[in-house]
Amino acid sequence: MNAIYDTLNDKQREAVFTTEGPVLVLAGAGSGKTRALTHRIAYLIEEKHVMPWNIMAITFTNKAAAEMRERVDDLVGADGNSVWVATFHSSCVRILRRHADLLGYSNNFTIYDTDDQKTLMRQILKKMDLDPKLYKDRAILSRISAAKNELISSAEFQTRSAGNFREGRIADIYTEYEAQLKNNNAMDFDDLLVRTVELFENYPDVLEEYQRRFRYILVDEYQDTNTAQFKIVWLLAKQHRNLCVVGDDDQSIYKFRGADITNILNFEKSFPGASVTKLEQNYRSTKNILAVANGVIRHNHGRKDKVLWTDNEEGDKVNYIQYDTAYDEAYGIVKDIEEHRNTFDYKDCAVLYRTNAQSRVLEEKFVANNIPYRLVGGVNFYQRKEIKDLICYLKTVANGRDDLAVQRIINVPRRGIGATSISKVMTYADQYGMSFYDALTDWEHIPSLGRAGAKIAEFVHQIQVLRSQAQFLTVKDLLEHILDDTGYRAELNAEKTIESQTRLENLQELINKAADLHDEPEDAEALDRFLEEVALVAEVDSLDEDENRVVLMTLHSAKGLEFPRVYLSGMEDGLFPSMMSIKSEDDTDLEEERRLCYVGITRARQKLTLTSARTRMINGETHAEMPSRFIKEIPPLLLDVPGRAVRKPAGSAMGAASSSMRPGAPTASGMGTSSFGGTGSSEPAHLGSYRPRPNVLNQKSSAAYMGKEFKVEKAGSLNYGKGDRVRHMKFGEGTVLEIENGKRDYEITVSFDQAGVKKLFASFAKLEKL
Ligand SMILES: Nc1ncnc2c1ncn2[C@@H]1O[C@H](COP(=O)(O)OP(=O)(O)OP(=O)(O)O)[C@@H](O)[C@H]1O
Ligand SMILES: [Mg+2]
Repeated sequence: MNAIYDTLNDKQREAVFTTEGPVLVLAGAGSGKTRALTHRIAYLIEEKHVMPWNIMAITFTNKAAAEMRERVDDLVGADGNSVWVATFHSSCVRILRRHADLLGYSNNFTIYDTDDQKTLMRQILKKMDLDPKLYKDRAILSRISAAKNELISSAEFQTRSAGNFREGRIADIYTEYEAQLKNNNAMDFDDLLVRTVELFENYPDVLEEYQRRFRYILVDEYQDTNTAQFKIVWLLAKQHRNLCVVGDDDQSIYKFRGADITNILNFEKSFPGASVTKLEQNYRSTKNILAVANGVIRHNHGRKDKVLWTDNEEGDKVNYIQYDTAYDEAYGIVKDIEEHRNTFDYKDCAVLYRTNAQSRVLEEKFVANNIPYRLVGGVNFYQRKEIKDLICYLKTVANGRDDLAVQRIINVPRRGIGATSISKVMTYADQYGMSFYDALTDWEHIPSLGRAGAKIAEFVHQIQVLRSQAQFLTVKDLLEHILDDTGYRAELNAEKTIESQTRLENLQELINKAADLHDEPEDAEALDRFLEEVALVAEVDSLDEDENRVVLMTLHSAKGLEFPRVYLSGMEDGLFPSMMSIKSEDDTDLEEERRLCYVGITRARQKLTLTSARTRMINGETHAEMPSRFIKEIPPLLLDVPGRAVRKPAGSAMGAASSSMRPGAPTASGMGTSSFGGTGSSEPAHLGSYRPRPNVLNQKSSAAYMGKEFKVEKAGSLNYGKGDRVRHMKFGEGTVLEIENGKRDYEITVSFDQAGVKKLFASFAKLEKL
């Protein structure tokens, strides 16, 4: 047998070699579950001679799918290619692209993202004349999503809501929303799962085809499957029952998206006779990191107790650093990364946080210090206005049935087709049950359009021309045509602002992406493929490991990944755990946050740093923040808290403080943690040395103490002005366009000869006057 299986422990081998019948691997973080899955695929192909196309492996993110495909390719070579490795959602897209016509869609249906959903919902609420204060688009969409994930149809929702006025209204909205999606030949993300279940349940022959094909099914991160996903697995596996699922009940963090932890806890009931394997050795983290993880998660009640140990070295203690402000915190992290550059590459480091909003301050510090980083999630590239506009043009050219897409671009760039004309067309479309685009082509029959009629005719003509061009153009060339022929590019060029420049760069990036398709000019399906890929770019997909950049992402996106050096930022009560979970009457909400904390801690391989701020701006207001209760749950001996040792009598205080820090660890004075000593606090920081310091923002500016480290030019000592030629270490020579006196520092806008226009903080840019 191939030696690759020697690198597995006995328990992992058991999970790999038990190929027939249902198998559950329930084990803690970093115990090699994912590794066992990839080796199982190799084993099936190499030792059991299973055909690769008879194997289906489901992962949680596209990123994880790509990683698994890579690992499988490494293990079994080219054969691995025909193994079906995908997320639930992309698997469903692939299946529905073949069969959606059976359900009354055309197979080139559109996939709506969150923004599309919101636009549609707002239209529906308006049309139904519902008070937007009482019926909020987001809240309603999340109710509908929850129902869909539990496979509750709008009809069933109607029945269940009988007698309750508000629920009845929501049921009506749900019904209308479904009707509109179908009219637009569109599915939202939840539909992808729901329609696949519908397909399998109503077309047994289709189900049978896939059951025959997927003789061996493997599912990673099974603890986060929801009802619809469970149903898909169950339907596909119920004949052959060769199903292997792996997961960790302590890492179930998607309850808010309908994940149902009972799917993994009841696996043996759903698939009687299942063999259950537990992995207990962690291969990922140091002893110290693992002890911290265990220290936190053991506070959850009613969990399946698991033993998790490691042979790895003890490692450094876990750091906990409390900063004055979120800016200080971000700067402290940036500086710590920079200080450890000789032992850790940028790409070894990840900064994790609870909410996307926290990324802004972090990003600011990364930019100011010229540290390459990659933001995963947040304002996704595809959420940008200009990108969405172009995607909507493509959708209109590909499939005029997507009303929202057509409405988005009909007056972009401005064509003199105003809101009134658009609403006349919408009314006409409604009246005759036609799509918005079809109504546009019928403009001559729409009453009182006036001069807008001719404009609409022009627009329709332009789309028709693009459609005929699309037949013999690559997607890249089609994009270029759209940009030029519609005047979109010219308008941005004429604007000559930084924003328009950025937009043009983003559009270039989209064109680059299209060029990556390498499609032939006459490839009729290339456009659909492109749109599909774009719709499925999950948040975590932008993570490209070859690039040497620090990764910034939410804790949720980090699931399943690992990094040598991890920072968990914003460890503050009310932020993490979230205020909602603290206030919730349901204890399990707080437990879900604790699992999220466990996920975060266990991403770290060698070094973990926990950070928090004493004050933080939330929704424009400065709030005093308490350290997270999760910090207090960690046995104090496991934590290294700079400044904690100032408990010692005066005189020995500083010596004691520094002795608790390892070489290279941030020093109190340089990191804005000086308040530990400065306020004479005698309590261990993690046990609540917290003291509100409302005026801390004014007391000292970050730049002041940053100066010690970076020897910044003091604000005010700029020796260059607007119009001067300057040189930057990285970007080369350029001309100063603008100097703004920002709150913390001067912000300098420079047009670099090579690198283009950049906005920089004066202290860090260190521009040299030429
Ligand atoms: N038997 C083994 N020998 C050596 N290294 C191993 C072994 N099993 C797993 N590893 C390594 O340990 C790390 C964690 O493995 P893996 O990602 O498969 O764990 P996991 O259980 O899936 O974790 P998570 O719960 O976070 O998804 C990886 O770097 C993997 O290569
Ligand atoms: Mg894993």
